[in-house]
Amino acid sequence: MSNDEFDMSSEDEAALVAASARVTNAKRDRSHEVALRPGKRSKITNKTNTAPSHNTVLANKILKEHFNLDGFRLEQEAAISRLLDGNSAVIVFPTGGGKSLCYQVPAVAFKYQDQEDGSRASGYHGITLVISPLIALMKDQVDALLRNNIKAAVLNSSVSRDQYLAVHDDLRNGRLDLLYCAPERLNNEGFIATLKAIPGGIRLLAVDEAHCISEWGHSFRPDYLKIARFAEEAEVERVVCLTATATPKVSEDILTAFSIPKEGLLRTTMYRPNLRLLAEANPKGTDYEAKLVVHLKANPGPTIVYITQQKAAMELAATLKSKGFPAKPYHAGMTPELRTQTQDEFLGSENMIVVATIAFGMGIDKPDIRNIVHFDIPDSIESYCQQIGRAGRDGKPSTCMFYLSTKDFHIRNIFTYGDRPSLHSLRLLFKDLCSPHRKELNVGDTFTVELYTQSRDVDITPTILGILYAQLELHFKLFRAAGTQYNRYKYTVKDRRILDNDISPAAHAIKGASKQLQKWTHIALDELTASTGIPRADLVRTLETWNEYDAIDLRKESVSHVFRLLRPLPSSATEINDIITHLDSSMGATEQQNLARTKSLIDLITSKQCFSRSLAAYFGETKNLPKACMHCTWCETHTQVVLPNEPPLPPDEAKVRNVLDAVGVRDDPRFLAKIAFGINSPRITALKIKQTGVFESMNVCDFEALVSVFRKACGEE
Ligand SMILES: Nc1ncnc2c1ncn2[C@@H]1O[C@H](COP(=O)(O)OP(=O)(O)OP(=O)(O)O)[C@@H](O)[C@H]1O
Repeated sequence: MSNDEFDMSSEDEAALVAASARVTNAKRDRSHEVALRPGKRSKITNKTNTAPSHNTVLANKILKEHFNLDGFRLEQEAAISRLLDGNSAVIVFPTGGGKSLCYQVPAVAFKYQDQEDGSRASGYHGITLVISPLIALMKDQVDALLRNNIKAAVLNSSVSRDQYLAVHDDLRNGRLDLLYCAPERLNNEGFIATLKAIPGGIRLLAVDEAHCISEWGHSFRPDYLKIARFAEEAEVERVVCLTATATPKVSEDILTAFSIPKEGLLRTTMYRPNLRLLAEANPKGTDYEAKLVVHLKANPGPTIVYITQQKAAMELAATLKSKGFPAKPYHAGMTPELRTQTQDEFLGSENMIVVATIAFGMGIDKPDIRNIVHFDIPDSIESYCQQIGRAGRDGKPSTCMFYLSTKDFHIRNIFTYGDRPSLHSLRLLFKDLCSPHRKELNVGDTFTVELYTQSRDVDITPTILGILYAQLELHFKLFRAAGTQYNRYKYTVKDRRILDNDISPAAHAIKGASKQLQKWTHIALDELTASTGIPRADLVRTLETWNEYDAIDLRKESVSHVFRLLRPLPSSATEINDIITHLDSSMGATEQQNLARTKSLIDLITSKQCFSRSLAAYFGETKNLPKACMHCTWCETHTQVVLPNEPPLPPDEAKVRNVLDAVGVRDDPRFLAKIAFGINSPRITALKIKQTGVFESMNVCDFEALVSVFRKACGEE
């Protein structure tokens, strides 16, 4: 997992927050603050309508004057009026439906409302905070707002130290209308304190990709649950949750999480009359590349071919190129420059084909995409809908082709089964978490965990570790995420005089304890704090100041997550076992849910029904739909798409023996099954198992059957 996924700042964030506070306090005359500050802000309320028509007029004025647009689309106006009336809302519009304006217009409107009713002084209009998991898109949105002279900023891992300090200064001085950040940033105590201190408070909290809040959603992210807690704690005035795909269950979860009444749910139809939805199922061994070539020749125009694995994306793009198609790959493993270049090329092209993993498409606002092809099975109906939703935004006829093959289940299952940690791994995690040195901790103390190191030690991927920590925080209330920090600092001296002249205790300690290893001087900050009693923040600040004055070139390495203990860590075997059992069954339930999600998609495509109607029904839409769309495989042919009967093979005894001989360990049946099935993990890499030839040797078997066989081999049955 990249740092970006945790949205780590490029600095030790606690030190940055402290630095920004210093800058702000030095610059600001705060003497008028108390007199001007409005009364205590209301909690999330759902007030009754006061002056809707007036707010609608204001919204239309802002749309024209600040966004240069003539009129609202679909339910935009209703959503914006609702928010301007002081209510919260959940907005479910399809991709490209114009969700962003639903919070951007109110963000600008608040100060006009305040001026009209005279309730707030200048600088106390508060802010709209936008939480979005898509770091790359935040910058695009902010740039577009700035071009419209709307004061917006982003705080994420890509901003420089100077930009970071400037944004904090703007926040404290009420100079911003909108701030974008990722949900992970709400794990930072310093950042939360800054948000709570914004003059005028948070007028609107906009939660993008809000389906991530629901365990029933296809991409549940536990950090999203912390957003609702934050909304309460920071007393935000109102909330708007936005998503392109929410089943009735998911919408209900979002409404409940933010205490929004049912009438706050605004959704538009999922039905897209210009999309031709086709599907084909063929036996293993079918030459799908040949089929794709025929399909692409018959359906020209900008195309996205979705495929699951990066390597496969490269290979298929190369094949298509060799056959004369203007095809290029796109996946998360490519450099950011190459990705941007490919995306820009696609946006301006009339015939390009991008063979992409799911990394491509978020925020792509190209109206004339004529084809979407699914070369592999997407994980859910939601993902399928999001991806086909990128076609034909100009309303012109476009084609979506879904190639179905039982061989693709293996790739899908690698992801589903790979996400569940084994019981053995969970036990290792707890051994590490409750290790003797942490037993000394008191409630309120902090401790750090280096997730990447722990991931290797306990054989759980960093993403899944993040989910487990969030469960321990939210469900068991053991601790609370407090931020991130760097573990290793090193520097080279550029101007020794500044260091010599700094006689502060922190400078003295750093100079005395630094270890010179070749070019770099290394400092062990935590050890230095322990031995001198000088707070870590003081040491970091001193180093940062030297760096700012160009006295040193400072480098920071190895990120740790900081947690604040809310109750004593579990110590008895029973307590630990109870937690492990809970985590294991919850991860097991997630696994089953993910399997069921893929099955729902297959069932939908292989049933004797109109695809368009079935999709709409899945999202709870029953009214105002045509009886038959007449532009899907079922409506066009009335022939059922049938998945060939190709069940998994039973585990082969000789191959099982080979795995056992090659690996040697017998402590974790799930680990052995992963080897046989072909699911990579930190431990598989550490033990160099891929070099033994047994990795993926039983990829034609059912994963659960493999777990069962290896359980016996480990003496567990
Ligand atoms: N009322 C409007 N009039 C004209 N253009 C609009 C209007 N509302 C939105 N748009 C344009 O439609 C495009 C898509 O809008 P936006 O990015 O907000 O969609 P979205 O619902 O957030 O999509 P996604 O789910 O893909 O993120 C943008 O180019 C936006 O400027």
